[in-house]
Amino acid sequence: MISIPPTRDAAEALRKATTLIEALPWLQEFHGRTVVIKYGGHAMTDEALRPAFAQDVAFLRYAGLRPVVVHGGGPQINAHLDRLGIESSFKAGLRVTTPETMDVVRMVLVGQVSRDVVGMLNQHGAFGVGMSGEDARLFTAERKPAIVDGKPVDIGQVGEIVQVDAGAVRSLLDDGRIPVISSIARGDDGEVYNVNADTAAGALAVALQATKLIVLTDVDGLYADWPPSGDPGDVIARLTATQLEKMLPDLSAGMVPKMEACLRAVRGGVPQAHVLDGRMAHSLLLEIFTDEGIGTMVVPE
Ligand SMILES: Nc1ncnc2c1ncn2[C@@H]1O[C@H](COP(=O)(O)OP(=O)(O)O)[C@@H](O)[C@H]1O
Ligand SMILES: CC(=O)N[C@@H](CCC(=O)OP(=O)(O)O)C(=O)O
Repeated sequence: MISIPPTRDAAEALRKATTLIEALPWLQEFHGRTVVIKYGGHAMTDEALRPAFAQDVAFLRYAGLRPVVVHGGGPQINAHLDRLGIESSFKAGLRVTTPETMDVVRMVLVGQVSRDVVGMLNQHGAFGVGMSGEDARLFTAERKPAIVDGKPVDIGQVGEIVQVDAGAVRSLLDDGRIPVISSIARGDDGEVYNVNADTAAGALAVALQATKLIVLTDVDGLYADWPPSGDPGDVIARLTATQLEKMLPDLSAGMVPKMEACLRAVRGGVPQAHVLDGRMAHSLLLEIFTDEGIGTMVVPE
């Protein structure tokens, strides 16, 4: 039998207690606060990391925060379209959405990805409730063209959120649930719209007046230049809304909706918006409950 010297035991115990105590001011600050978490389709592709995400969100709930998950699913939609032999393309980071594609987008997001996320969360308690943006008129959208070389280009049933009715989400939160939102919307014209999940998360964070918007993706934050010229490259730790607004026209595809969502959130009254690496286990907990910030943080001014 291996016996560990008591001094080492004590040092290890103290290290663990220090980590817990470091969380105390953050637990006090964020108790009862709403946090909107965008769980990106790329962040969820690694099977090993999915339980860590569910643990983090359940932890937030048990710690007295009010987490809301807005999920993506771009890679999962691509896989299904491939299986069906339907071609798909993107313009300015948005999927060109024909009526046929729309059916697949809705089926994969609401019928598959949402179910998976809810199932994962519910391993930790009866918390997760899936909601499409169509339910209880959560998201109302209008048709949105992509802007390519400064000109509007029609990309089909892609929507821009023009109204958020977050009443049903608030009711779920008041009931102690964790709402899991799919980024599908209805228009007043009766049309169903495909909304980018980052955009949906930003709009919901504003409507709920969340304390934080956290976007989990597959890169460790916003790089000052992309692709990074040096190794490991230069991740921007903190920037203001004005600085971000200046950078937006030069950003490349994947980051555009994310950074636009962060800008919309902080300009709409959300004090902090973050882009974090979803490939790093427990990045969510580290961001919220430890002193060293990770990823990129956007603040109002
Ligand atoms: N300036 C930048 N900093 C970091 N990533 C960038 C930047 N510009 C473009 N990207 C790309 O954006 C990707 C994230 O967007 P996306 O693939 O849409 O992810 P998600 O599925 O999480 O929404 C990164 O993996 C990276 O390839
Ligand atoms: C209009 C538009 O592009 N909608 C996205 C919705 C899913 C999404 O945003 O998923 P990620 O967050 O994983 O990229 C799409 O069809 O892929």
